[in-house]
Amino acid sequence: MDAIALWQRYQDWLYFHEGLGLYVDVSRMRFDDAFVESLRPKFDKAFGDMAELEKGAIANPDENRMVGHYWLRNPDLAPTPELTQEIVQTLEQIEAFAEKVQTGAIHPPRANRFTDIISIGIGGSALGPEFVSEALASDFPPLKIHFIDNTDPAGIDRILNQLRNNLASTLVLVISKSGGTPEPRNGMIEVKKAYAGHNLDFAQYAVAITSPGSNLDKVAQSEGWLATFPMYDWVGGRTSEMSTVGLVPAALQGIDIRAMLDGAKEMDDATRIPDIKKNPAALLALSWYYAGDGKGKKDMVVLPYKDSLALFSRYLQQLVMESLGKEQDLDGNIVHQGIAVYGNKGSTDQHAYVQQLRDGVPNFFATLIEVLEDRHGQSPEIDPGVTSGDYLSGFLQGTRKALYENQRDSITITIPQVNARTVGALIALYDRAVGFYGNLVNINAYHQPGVEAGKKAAAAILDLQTKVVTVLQAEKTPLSLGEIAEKAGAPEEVEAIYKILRHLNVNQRGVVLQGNLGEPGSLKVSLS
Ligand SMILES: O=P(O)(O)OC[C@H]1O[C@](O)(CO)[C@@H](O)[C@@H]1O
Repeated sequence: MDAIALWQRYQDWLYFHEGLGLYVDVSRMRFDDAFVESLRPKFDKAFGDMAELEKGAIANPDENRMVGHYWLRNPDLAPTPELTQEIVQTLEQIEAFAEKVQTGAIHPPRANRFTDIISIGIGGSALGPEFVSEALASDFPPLKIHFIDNTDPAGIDRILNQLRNNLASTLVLVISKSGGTPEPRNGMIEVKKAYAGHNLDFAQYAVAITSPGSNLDKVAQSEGWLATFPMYDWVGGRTSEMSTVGLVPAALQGIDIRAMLDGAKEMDDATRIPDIKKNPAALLALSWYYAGDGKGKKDMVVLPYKDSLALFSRYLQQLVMESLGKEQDLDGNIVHQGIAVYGNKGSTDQHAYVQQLRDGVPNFFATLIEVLEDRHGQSPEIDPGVTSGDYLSGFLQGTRKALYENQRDSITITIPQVNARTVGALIALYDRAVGFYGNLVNINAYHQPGVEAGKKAAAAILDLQTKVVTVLQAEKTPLSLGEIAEKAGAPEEVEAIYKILRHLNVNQRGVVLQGNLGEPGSLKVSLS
């Protein structure tokens, strides 16, 4: 297609949301009208099913749950007046709490104000808060947030070290929908010990965000934590940014959560329109289907050209891959669905992997995210008449063009600036696009059965560790790995046992390894 024809295609397919000033450009996805027509029946079904979902249908059949993240930004949509009231009241509770913390009406025992937050959570209980903080928190927020989003001891130490002089004024948010995920539980226990080490009463600093009745909720109630906010079973972890999970940390950092909700609501309204061309989420889902043949054959590379949006690709990685990465479709057929997502930011990535995108394996499509406003205020000139922002803008256009010239497709999403409304809108746009795509390929986008396998396997390793240590405690002479495995009743688990023991050895846990470390089979093991 020549430049003039492309310009026409750009105008024919351009989506513009006037209220949000947001554009979606799918002109560089090379589908034709026949392809769009072929998907129309699937889209008609998706629009209908989405309307049912919003009315409270059990859209997550495996977990027998409603899927209600859309109600969070428009509580009147909730299927019962009780739910509407609960959403409204919770929002008011969040705002009142944040205000009291910021003004010092709620303050720690030994300081006038809370200055910092440690947010402990993982997956959907971390990625949204991290993305939103990076995108929207001011340079000098009322409370500065720090994240523990793993069970990595060194990572936990890093945060605790950075805050060692400020622990007495640091609020701790423990965020876990299930209230039973091991990583945040471990983080919570370690942080609690650190507070005890500083003679601080953890309960007076701790806030739980969890499902009522969860283990975490029980701990918070029994220990009398500062506050507890409810998480609902009809909100999935990866779509929870606009529930208490995302709103509590955002409000505490002074982020305008009402504007975030408004932006999302406006986008939800726009993505409810049952017309592919007039619906920006449908345009994304259509493009994804086209790119990967409805089978995820092409990866989604997400390149926001704005540093503050750098975590958007990580956020989308969970949203898209945990939602769409499924072994079975809704009829029980083995389908191995999904779309791989990766990315960081432009133009930084141009000096990392864009070389492969332009010239290498054509196994992806790109999503470029453009922010029209360079910065608040004027920019200095770098060259006569040219600013750094002009370079960034030029690099975006250049990458889009260079990709297209080499038959690499791209979508471009443009927002006027990064603010609470546009960030809310972006989140809502992708929530809906993932929902539509899941429907097009007939999978349940709202459960995550595969994650359980890894959790069970990890739990089995910890069980095995206990057995192995018990075996060694009962022995006086060093044993071979095979002997330990026999005595632990797990002869087939020698490799796992070796790795457990090597880990214990390096971490001064009393395990002595004798022999050649390069030949694990020759090792003799004892306790010191
Ligand atoms: O909030 P929770 O229950 O601790 O779960 C954290 C994350 O773990 C998962 O359940 C599985 O990875 C995600 O879906 C979820 O976001």
